Amino acid sequence: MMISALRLEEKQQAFAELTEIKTTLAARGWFPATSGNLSIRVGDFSPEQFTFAITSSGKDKSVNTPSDFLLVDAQGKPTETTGLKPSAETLIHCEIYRATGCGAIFHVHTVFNNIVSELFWERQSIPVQGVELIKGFNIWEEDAQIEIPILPNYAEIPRIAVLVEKAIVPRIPGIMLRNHGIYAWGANAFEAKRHLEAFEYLFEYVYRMELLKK
Ligand SMILES: CSC[C@@H](O)[C@@H](O)C(=O)COP(=O)(O)O
Ligand SMILES: [Zn+2]
Repeated sequence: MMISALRLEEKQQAFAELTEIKTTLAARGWFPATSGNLSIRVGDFSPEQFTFAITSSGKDKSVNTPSDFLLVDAQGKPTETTGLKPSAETLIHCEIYRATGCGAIFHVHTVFNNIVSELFWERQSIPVQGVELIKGFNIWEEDAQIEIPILPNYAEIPRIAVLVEKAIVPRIPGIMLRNHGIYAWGANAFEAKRHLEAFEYLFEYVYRMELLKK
């Protein structure tokens, strides 16, 4: 979809939602040292053509400024000449949107998510069983068992992006990059935030449980 076809209100709505979630997550300390990025899709979707609003690269995400977000296309290229640089990890967002058709993607680096990704790297997934917060993913069966996929963390983002589609598993709205951070998504910002919070709760749970086993 061309930017001209996007309603200005949709863009403003996406930027406003991103500001709100950025402020909330920054207050939790989930964007240390400018890390993390957030995006929300705007307008129509087909796997070949879509547009999304994403955080500018390298910003202090605990501060709100007029240059915090920009619109990019399905190739991750800016759709307007604002001079702003999209997140260095925009291609990962592109691949998640393409593969899932979701409406929002939130990425954070935390000590808990980094440590559990390292602990379970050889297994290439983080197992969690029987924890109530699994219901945060809309998985309701008793004693549910899930595996959260882990991908390698290459320096070149395109090398990671090509692995994304195959790594995504049914029912799990997220992928972890090893010693880097979690990407969580949802149909909209509300759902993506719920999923992100469920992941982070479960990572802390797994971390603490592993310590108790020692
Ligand atoms: C400063 S460490 C974090 C970055 O390397 C990156 O992983 C990240 O999440 C933020 O990059 P950004 O380009 O601001 O979206
Ligand atoms: Zn990152």
